[in-house]
Parts: sequence; structure tokens; C-alpha cells
Amino acid sequence: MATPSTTVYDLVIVGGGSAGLTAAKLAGKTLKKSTLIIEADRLGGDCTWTGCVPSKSLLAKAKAAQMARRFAIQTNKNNNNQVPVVDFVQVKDYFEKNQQDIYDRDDSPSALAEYNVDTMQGLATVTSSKTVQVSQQQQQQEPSTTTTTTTTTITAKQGIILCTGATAKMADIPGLNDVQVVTYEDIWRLESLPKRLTVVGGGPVGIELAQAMSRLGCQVTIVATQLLPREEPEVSSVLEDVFRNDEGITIVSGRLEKVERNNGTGGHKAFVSCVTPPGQVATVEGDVLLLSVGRKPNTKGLGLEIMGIGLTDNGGILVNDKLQTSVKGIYAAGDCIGEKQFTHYAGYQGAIAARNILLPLSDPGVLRDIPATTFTSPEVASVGYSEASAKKEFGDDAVVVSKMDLSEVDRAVCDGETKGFLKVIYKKRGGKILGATIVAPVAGELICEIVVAMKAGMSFPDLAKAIHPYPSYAIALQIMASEAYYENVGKYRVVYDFLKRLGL
Ligand SMILES: Cc1cc2nc3c(=O)[nH]c(=O)nc-3n(C[C@H](O)[C@H](O)[C@H](O)COP(=O)(O)OP(=O)(O)OC[C@H]3O[C@@H](n4cnc5c(N)ncnc54)[C@H](O)[C@@H]3O)c2cc1C
Ligand SMILES: NC(=O)c1ccc[n+]([C@@H]2O[C@H](COP(=O)([O-])OP(=O)(O)OC[C@H]3O[C@@H](n4cnc5c(N)ncnc54)[C@H](O)[C@@H]3O)[C@@H](O)[C@H]2O)c1
Repeated sequence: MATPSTTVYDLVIVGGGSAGLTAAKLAGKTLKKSTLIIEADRLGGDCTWTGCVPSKSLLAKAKAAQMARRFAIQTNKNNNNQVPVVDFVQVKDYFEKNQQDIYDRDDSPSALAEYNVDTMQGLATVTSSKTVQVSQQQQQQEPSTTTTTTTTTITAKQGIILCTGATAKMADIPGLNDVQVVTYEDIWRLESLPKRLTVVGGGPVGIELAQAMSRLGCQVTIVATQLLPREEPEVSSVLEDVFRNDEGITIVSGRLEKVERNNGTGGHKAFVSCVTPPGQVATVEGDVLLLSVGRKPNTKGLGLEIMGIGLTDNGGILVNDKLQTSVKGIYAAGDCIGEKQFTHYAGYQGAIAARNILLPLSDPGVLRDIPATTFTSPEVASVGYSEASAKKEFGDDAVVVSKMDLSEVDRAVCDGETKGFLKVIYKKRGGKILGATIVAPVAGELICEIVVAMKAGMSFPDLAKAIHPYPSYAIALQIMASEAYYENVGKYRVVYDFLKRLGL
């Protein structure tokens, strides 16, 4: 990264991931404010280097392998030699190329220069409400190799946004240091596909990587009390069915308690306290263990204590709903506030923090209805209330649940992908959409229709009047909405019958 030509900026951003990059681009180009982004490691952050981009690229190749395998089985049932084998080196080349392309186009210093944003490499510490100290390490080769640290003070005239992201949580589990453990941060450096992978944790990281690695040819066991426990309960049942019965992934329902080296195989033995029957301990054997038990916000060394900036119970930077910390002029956005961790939300918050610093008045940056998609096959997407949370908040009688099984959707039948469902929750009076959960091959695209309808204030029955092409997956939403629409009509049957008799 280039050395910036000045040390005084309107806006200074600490951290160059999704939140920081979006904040910087808005401030530098659209709002035309002098902007600096300080990054300790690589611009692009989690999304480009260790999160979305490599995982979605891996899933794309894994899906291709699965399709090829299915096709091979269909064409030649009895000849296993026909089953394609994955070249892991090519898979790695593929995601590394995607990372580089996205970095060059969106994240690199030259891409940011197009937005009039300066970049600086170094570790930032906040020293006052208007200053940030940046430490940079330089290696000198002559006469002997030594490392020197230089510090530069940068002034932020209008505000500072902390966008420092999160890192993998390490679990306090006996024996982890004795076996080969990877997290989402370093799994990308594996040179070959492990023969057997134990995945600990059933959140989005665990299940996306479990399915990808299994489809690429690895024997995978997931240790988790439930798959995607934050989603509607029936999501987990569908995924468990697909993973176990269609894809040959083993799921051990329970919590990892202890690991030890397996001297016989050179791998590990993982001991799991089972959910059912309670008290039973299961043993799982594997070669590499992927620990995916959550992520914790990066706040260390930022100078928060000295500045009197508080933290939340889960270790995130405490902000109000405008994303301002307890110090005027210092804002925080993205994973470092320890709320919902998604690229789209981090980016949105980065933009709102920049807007709230640089423009008059303010917009809220901590929102309720954030859509999420886990990119397994089938995908799992949701937004807003679940059935239980809607009924709890509004009462059982005030809420209607519309649900369609994927086996009733013609397109899913044609594709042979009938495991899943669409579920929309809306208010009985007025039809306001409260939330939705979709488990389907393109659930991540389908949920966007619900997101837009919610934002536009459309009622669920209103969707019946928007003509959807057949046979799309999305037409299922129109069919469900039509049922809601004609149920409403049914309530006023006496009036309609009367009007019809009048010849209207
Ligand atoms: C495997 C995986 C898959 C994912 N897939 C998806 C997905 O499909 N869709 C989705 O929406 N989300 C996904 N996520 C989540 C998503 O990646 C994150 O929510 C998002 O990248 C967070 O962006 P951020 O800017 O808040 O933080 P980060 O991207 O973590 O950026 C923070 C940056 O700050 C820098 N930094 C930290 N401290 C300092 C300091 N003191 N000085 C200077 N720089 C500092 C760090 O080096 C880092 O580059 C995934 C996550 C993982 C782990
Ligand atoms: N597609 C996406 O949008 C996407 C993909 C990946 C990650 N992410 C984001 O990254 C964040 C982190 O994801 P994650 O999956 O690491 O975390 P998570 O918190 O969602 O899930 C971790 C799971 O591990 C379980 N766990 C903890 N200790 C365990 C033990 N000893 N044994 C068995 N299970 C144990 C927890 O109960 C929890 O369900 C999430 O907030 C997610 O939003 C998003």
C-alpha cells in the first residue's frame, strides 16, 4: 500500500473489510470527502480472503463435482470407475483466482484510488476522538535483519469509523493442541484434501464447508447439537435428511468435549457428549478437525479502554442505533460490533456510519430484518420473524403461516430437488409480511422478493397480483399469496355474492 501524501483527512477508517471498504467508497467518491483507510493485513478482509469468496467458490466446484457424479451414476450405474475424481489443486487455483480478481477490481489500493480513497498499511490505535496512531513494521536486511517500528499520527477532522471485523473463536477443549486443527482462517492453505474431516459446529461456516468438502471427496463427520439452530426448527430436519441420506455425511448430535491423537492412524479421536440419548459419549475419528464454533469481534489493541469506549456482553464495540460509540465522532460498523455477521450488513453499516458522520441528521444502522442465506444445497434463506417469535410477539391468533413443500413446486420436481419448503409469516389483519424462511436450491434469490416486498410495505396477498414466470421457483410465492388473497375474498363472500347478483 502506498504511503499517503497527508496525515489529515475528513474521514479515517480502521479496517479494510466489507464495512470499511463500503464506507470509504461512499465517502471518497459520492460525498467527495478526503478519506483514508488503514488496514493491518490485506484489504478485502474476511469476505475476500477467508469467508464468502473462497467458500462460495469451493461450493461452486463441489456442486459441479456432485452433478458430475450424479450424472455418471445415471449413465453407468455399475461402473464406479466412471465416477469423476476431483483435482484439489485445480479447485484451489479456482478460488485463488476469484479472490485475486475480486481484490484487484474492488479492494486493492488502485481500485480505491478510483474512489479518491487513500490507503495505508499498519496497525491502528485510537488515541483521541480525532486521532489515530498507526504502527508500521519495516524489515532492514543490512547489515543484519532487524525490524523497526515507525508510528504515524493521522488526524480525522470529521470522524473515525472502526471496522475491525472478527476472528475465529477457539474453544477451550482439552487436547485441541495435540491434533491437526484448522479454522475458516487457515483451511484455505491445505495442500490436499484430507481423507477424513471432522467439522465441529453446525452454524453457517461448519455446514457450508462440510458439504463442500464432502462433495469434493472427503469423508465428513459433523459434530453439532443442531444444524443452523438459529433458523426455524424444520430447517435442521431438511438439512439433516439431505446431508445424511443423499450425501453420505455423518452427523453426530452433541457437543465436542475432548480430543486426543489417534496413534494408530495419525489422526484424531473426538469425544462427543450426545444430545440423544443424553449422557452417552460418541467417538469420532478423523484426520483434520475444522473448528467452526463462532467468531469473536476484534477489539484488542484499539485503545478502546483508554478512550472509555464500552463493549457489549459478547465482546463487540458498543454502539447506539446510529452506530456511534460512547465517544462523539467515533463510530463502529460491521462484525466488530458483535451483532449479525454478514457482508451485506457490514457494508450497509459502513455506509450508514459514513453518512451519519459526514451528512446532517442521521439514519439507523442497527436494524432488525436482515436477510441471511446459507449457501448449502439446498440453500437456506430467511428474513424477519420466525413463526415462534411472531406468535410470541403478536399472539397466535394475529399471525398466519403460509407454507408450501418444495415437492409441490413444479420446477423443483423437474430439477429433482424436492427437499425443502417456502414459509411466509404475515399478519392476519392487513397481511403485513413479518418474515419468511425458504429452503430451496435458489432460496437466496427468492428471499430477495420478500425483502423488497417488506421494504415496499406490500401485503402478502399483494404478491398474488405480480405475475411470475412459470416454471420458476418464485411462482410458488405467487401461488401461496393467491391462496391468502382468495381466503380474504372468502371472508366477504356474502357481499361478493350480493354484488354478483346485481350483475356487477
Ligand atoms: C467461511 C465464511 C463464509 C462467509 N460467507 C458469507 C456469505 O456468504 N455471505 C455473507 O454475507 N457473509 C459471509 N460471511 C461473513 C462475512 O465474511 C463477514 O460478515 C464480513 O466480511 C465482515 O466484514 P467486516 O468489514 O466487518 O470485517 P472484516 O472483513 O473482518 O474486516 C476487518 C479488517 O480490519 C482489519 N483490522 C483489524 N484490526 C485492525 C487494526 N487495529 N488496524 C488496522 N486494521 C485492522 C483486519 O485485518 C480486517 O482486514 C462469511 C464468513 C466466513 C468466516
Ligand atoms: N452464508 C453466510 O452468510 C455465512 C457463512 C458463513 C459464516 N457466516 C457468518 O459467520 C458467523 C460465524 O459462523 P459460525 O458458523 O462459525 O458460528 P455460529 O455461531 O453461527 O455457529 C457455531 C455453532 O457451533 C456450536 N458449538 C460451539 N461449541 C461447540 C462444541 N464444543 N461442540 C459442538 N458444537 C459447538 C454452537 O452451538 C453454534 O451453533 C455467523 O454469524 C454467520 O452469520 C455467514
